[in-house]
Amino acid sequence: MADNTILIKNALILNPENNIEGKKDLLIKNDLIDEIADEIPEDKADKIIDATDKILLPGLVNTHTHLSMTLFRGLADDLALDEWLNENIWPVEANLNGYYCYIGALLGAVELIKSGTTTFSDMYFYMEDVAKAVDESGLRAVLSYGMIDFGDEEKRKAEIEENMNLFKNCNDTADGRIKVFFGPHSPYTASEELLKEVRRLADETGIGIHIHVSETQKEIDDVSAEKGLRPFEYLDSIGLLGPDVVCAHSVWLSDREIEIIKEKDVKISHNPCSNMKLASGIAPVSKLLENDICVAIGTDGASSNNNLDLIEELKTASLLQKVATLDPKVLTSDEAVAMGTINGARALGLDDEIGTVEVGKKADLILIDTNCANMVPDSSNLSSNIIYAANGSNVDTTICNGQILMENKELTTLDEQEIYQKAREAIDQLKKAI
Ligand SMILES: N[C@@H](CCSC[C@H]1O[C@@H](n2cnc3c(=O)[nH]cnc32)[C@H](O)[C@@H]1O)C(=O)O
Ligand SMILES: [Zn+2]
Repeated sequence: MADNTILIKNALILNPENNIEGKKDLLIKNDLIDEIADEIPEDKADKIIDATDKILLPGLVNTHTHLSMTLFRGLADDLALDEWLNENIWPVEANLNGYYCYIGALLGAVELIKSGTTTFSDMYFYMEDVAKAVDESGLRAVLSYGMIDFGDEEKRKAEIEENMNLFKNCNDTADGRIKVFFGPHSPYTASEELLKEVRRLADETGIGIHIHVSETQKEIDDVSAEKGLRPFEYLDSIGLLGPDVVCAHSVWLSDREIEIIKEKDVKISHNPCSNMKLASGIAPVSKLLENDICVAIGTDGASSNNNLDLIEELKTASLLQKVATLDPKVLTSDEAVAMGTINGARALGLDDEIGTVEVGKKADLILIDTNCANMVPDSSNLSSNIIYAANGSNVDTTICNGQILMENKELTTLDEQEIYQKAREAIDQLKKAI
């Protein structure tokens, strides 16, 4: 079969950690970045994209989502986690089915592509239906089934079986764009037995673990009362923690817990908008970064955010650290770009493949239009322009695995109007069922 080639001309490349100076041309061959040079001849490619007035950067990596929860956007605002989950979200989730999760995931995929995210890590229900949406959208994803047993042995077996089936049926599918992780929900919903079994299976299969940890003060109090240890101390004591574990939130951390995270090379997914909206607290991100801990970014679900705009999330992360520490020098725009790209790739164990603009890596790339009111005058500091001035709607082109998913703001793989219509119908039906 002939190679699929795309040539991007005249791009300013923003790379985390090693920025490439001046305008460049970049050649994509099939799923990979094949060449980056001052000038690449046009006859080398079937398709040319002119990136004049555009910044090229690695596709963004959202390390904590519940994609199908886009259906619940705006359903239960202005509540704390406990009341939000127990009294609002879990009752509607009881009526979910595979079709609803598929439609919610498609809606989320539209939003991700439009705002420049090419990889996301999701934990939810009906994940084989979510995998179908990922396959159709062209996105890259790490999928985990959210396991909750509350100590019930029957439920535990069924939940583990569900996640194992997801692994068997979906890992490495969609041209290798889908990977599967284990998704024990949290230390307060998953029993010690479940967590230990997850550790054993993760070692056996080599796949990672995605879990919510230390989100609220209530969680710290509840876990401490039951286990006599704080959440990260408890998870460490049962052997769960390691470099393959991605912990969402991680807001309330003692110094000892920060040491444990560092020693065990645990990855943190910081979710500032969700933490602010549910009034959970402020994660000590600048302290974690000072300790060389890998902190990535996540939006959480669209019901506690309420969008999936990762550029907005990175700006929020940066501003929140500045105001929390009263130090404007913390979490710089360069550090924020790294959080949204290479740190996300590291967290998901994909840093050999994605997270930077580099020859040999997957062609997961986005173009951001600077010919817009909020981007002029062009700052010579590209990361400042992206993190502090831009938002997701400045994203013009999204490419994943060498496939164009959006060009000039037009989607190529998904029919957005049809998806909006189906999502509206789905939520109307779900609300009637409550
Ligand atoms: N198999 C489980 C489902 C777990 S999916 C993951 C769960 O995480 C929930 N969730 C979403 N955001 C958060 C959060 O910020 N903290 C804790 N849970 C959340 C989400 O609504 C969903 O119920 C069951 O039988 O209930
Ligand atoms: Zn979550």
